[in-house]
Amino acid sequence: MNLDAWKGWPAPAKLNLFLHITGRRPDGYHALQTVFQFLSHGDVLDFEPLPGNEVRPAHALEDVAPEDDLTVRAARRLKQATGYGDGALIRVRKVLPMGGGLGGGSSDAATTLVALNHLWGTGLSLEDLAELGLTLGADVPIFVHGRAAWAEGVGECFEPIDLPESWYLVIHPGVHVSTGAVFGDPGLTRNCEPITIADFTAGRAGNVCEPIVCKHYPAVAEALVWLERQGVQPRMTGTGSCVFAAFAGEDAARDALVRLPAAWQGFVAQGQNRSALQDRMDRA
Ligand SMILES: C[C@@](CO)(OP(=O)(O)O)[C@H](O)COP(=O)(O)OP(=O)(O)OC[C@H]1O[C@@H](n2ccc(N)nc2=O)[C@H](O)[C@@H]1O
Ligand SMILES: Nc1ncnc2c1ncn2[C@@H]1O[C@H](COP(=O)(O)OP(=O)(O)O)[C@@H](O)[C@H]1O
Repeated sequence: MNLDAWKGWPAPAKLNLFLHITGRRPDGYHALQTVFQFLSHGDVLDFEPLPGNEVRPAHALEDVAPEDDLTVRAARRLKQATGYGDGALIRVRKVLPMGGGLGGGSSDAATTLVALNHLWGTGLSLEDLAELGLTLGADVPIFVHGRAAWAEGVGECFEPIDLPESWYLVIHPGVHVSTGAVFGDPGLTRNCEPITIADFTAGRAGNVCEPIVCKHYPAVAEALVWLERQGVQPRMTGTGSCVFAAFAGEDAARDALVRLPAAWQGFVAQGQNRSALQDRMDRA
């Protein structure tokens, strides 16, 4: 068996370039309109075959019990769905902040589904994997398909979209935001008029979670103000806490990163309409 094929599977971050809430489903989940783009920056996963039914992480993630790790849950879900008899050891080389709105957990889960389906030869289609993934998190199907997308519903209805592959500076302002708490906030705007792709392209779109998160986490508001002072249009991704802005090019984004206040972490990455996971599958 060629074990190199089991190593180095990318799990890229995503940005929500805007996020509107257009209503609420009977089960309380919010109906969204959003645009997802991938970044050239993310976690990397290595797998090893294990005999028998054993699926386990190589090491525990901070504050995540091994049983709750989305990679372990994804691998078990794939075994259940296909009846595959063996197991896997999963090592997540974690780069993305957790609870930062960059979708790291969902991306790790999607990469586990796509990689193990290939390595185990379980033969599910991308549609099958996306359906399995949706039971783990709303964003997992987008990561499985790996195309920048206009998305509606809770993220399960989406279509590919071609976006400028801008260079972004992404700032993590050092706080963790609970997605559930943001969606539960009474002040959240939940009745946005549905918009079109043309509205988004013309800049008539924002992130309705921003004012809620800024109210509870002043560091997020400060990071947005700091970005604005660099002469760029700032935005929060998902339910936060990370904020980002597109710069004129890689050099301009890196110059701004050098000026970043020491209290915050940041990185520069390029927006991608096709995720690194798709490129890896092409090479596999
Ligand atoms: C809003 C997005 C945009 O990418 O934000 P981020 O989590 O990436 O910031 C995601 O779709 C997040 O999806 P997902 O990752 O599945 O959310 P979870 O953490 O499972 O949601 C936690 C809780 O938030 C609420 N929730 C979540 C998504 C949604 N469309 N409506 C909701 O009301 C539900 O109460 C849910 O139990
Ligand atoms: N492999 C994983 N990577 C990241 N988070 C995970 C993982 N498994 C479970 N989680 C849980 O999912 C939560 C959301 O993580 P993440 O997807 O990184 O953030 P967000 O949804 O804000 O983009 C984490 O706070 C953590 O408790």
